[in-house]
Amino acid sequence: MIDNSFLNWPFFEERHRVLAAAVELWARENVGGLVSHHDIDGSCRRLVEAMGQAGILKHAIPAAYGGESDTLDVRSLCIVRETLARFDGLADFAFAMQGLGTGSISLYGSDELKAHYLPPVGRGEKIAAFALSEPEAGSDVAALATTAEPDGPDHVVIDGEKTWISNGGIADHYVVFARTGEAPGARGLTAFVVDADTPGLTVKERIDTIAPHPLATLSFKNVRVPASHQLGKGGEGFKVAMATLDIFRSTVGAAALGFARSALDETICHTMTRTLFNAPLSDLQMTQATLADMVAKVDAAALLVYRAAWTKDQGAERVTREAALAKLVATENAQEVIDSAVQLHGGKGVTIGSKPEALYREIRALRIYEGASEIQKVVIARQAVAEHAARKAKKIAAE
Ligand SMILES: CCCCCCCC(=O)SCCNC(=O)CCNC(=O)[C@H](O)C(C)(C)COP(=O)(O)OP(=O)(O)OC[C@H]1O[C@@H](n2cnc3c(N)ncnc32)[C@H](O)[C@@H]1OP(=O)(O)O
Repeated sequence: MIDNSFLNWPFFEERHRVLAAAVELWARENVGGLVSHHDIDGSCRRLVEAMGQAGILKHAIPAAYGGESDTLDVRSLCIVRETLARFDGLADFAFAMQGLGTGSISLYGSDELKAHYLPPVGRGEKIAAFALSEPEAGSDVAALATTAEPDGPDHVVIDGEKTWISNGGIADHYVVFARTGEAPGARGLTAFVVDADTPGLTVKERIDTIAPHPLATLSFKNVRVPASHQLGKGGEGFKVAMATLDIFRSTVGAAALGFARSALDETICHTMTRTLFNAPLSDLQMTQATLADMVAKVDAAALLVYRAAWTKDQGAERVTREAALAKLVATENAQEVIDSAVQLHGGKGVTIGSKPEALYREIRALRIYEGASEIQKVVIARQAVAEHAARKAKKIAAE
């Protein structure tokens, strides 16, 4: 009985309410039969295929290439992620990665690259991935060491290692960020699309996490890629990565919101039916205080997530601050909401196979991937200081 009344907030249009209802219905009828937590890779393949057939993946790519909206509609991305996350973390993951893995192509790819790579992803026939992180460059993107050197006029050769790559091993193609040319730090990076079957690209090792999804370390040895597979201009790779993350960080917040709503719903049901000291648990004021905090955290997160998504959909070029706030607050709040859910469920909350236990494992990585909470704080604080300095300079100039 999850509360969907937030969809009446002015951030949304009728098409968003229709989408939420359709995804919820699809998830209710299909997710259970598609996911086996003993077969993570197979589950993801089945989910992608089924979501492609159901038209859900269309929301991860632009309309000109078989998608749903002219540009990526961030509110739709968020609604799909939030709804899927309420049912299963792997379902959310499979959808999210089709978006993140093609986001840079949608934003910066040539027409040829878009026409080649986007439609099969939207139909669920191909699996996409985003390969940014490296063993020595996670939070500090500008430190990445993978190189792409020119090989004749029409090719580059990529060498290096990428790690924590979601869909690593099952993806059909990767968006890879590599160092090109002499420029140091953030200015020396360029992005390329690399087919998974390119010689020299191998899975070095699989990585298992507490909420498993396909994850791997990839090795690039002499991987020859057409120069036409470059995304954006040479040296623009950092901007490509950040612009993509500006869109998808809000959607991580939305997934966290889905987990949190699910925890809240489960907890309200539990406290209404569990008797303690001859009364429902929900009658105790201590329980009510916790429930109130959970509701407040969910609503505050939802406002920030959908403000960021709405702002981007209104045509804002950069929503770095809004997206960082959405991701930071939604993931941190969701962790606290889920922890409260575990606490109010007592022993049941830590029993393997219970909903709170599954959510407790699912939420943890969201505070780390696509920019850890600490990185979001750096982004928010830097922008606040820069804006203050700009206002001050403007005031001085006017005096
Ligand atoms: C569903 C499950 C999916 C799981 C998938 C997981 C996928 C992942 O996790 S991918 C990895 C995610 N990694 C991250 O998010 C990395 C976090 N780090 C960062 O965001 C950055 O490195 C950060 C914020 C620390 C800034 O780094 P820093 O090196 O200081 O760069 P900074 O000086 O701010 O910016 C460099 C240049 O880029 C520009 N820039 C910065 N942000 C942006 C942006 N959002 N858009 C456009 N340009 C930007 C700056 O203006 C600057 O330009 P110039 O040099 O011309 O002034």
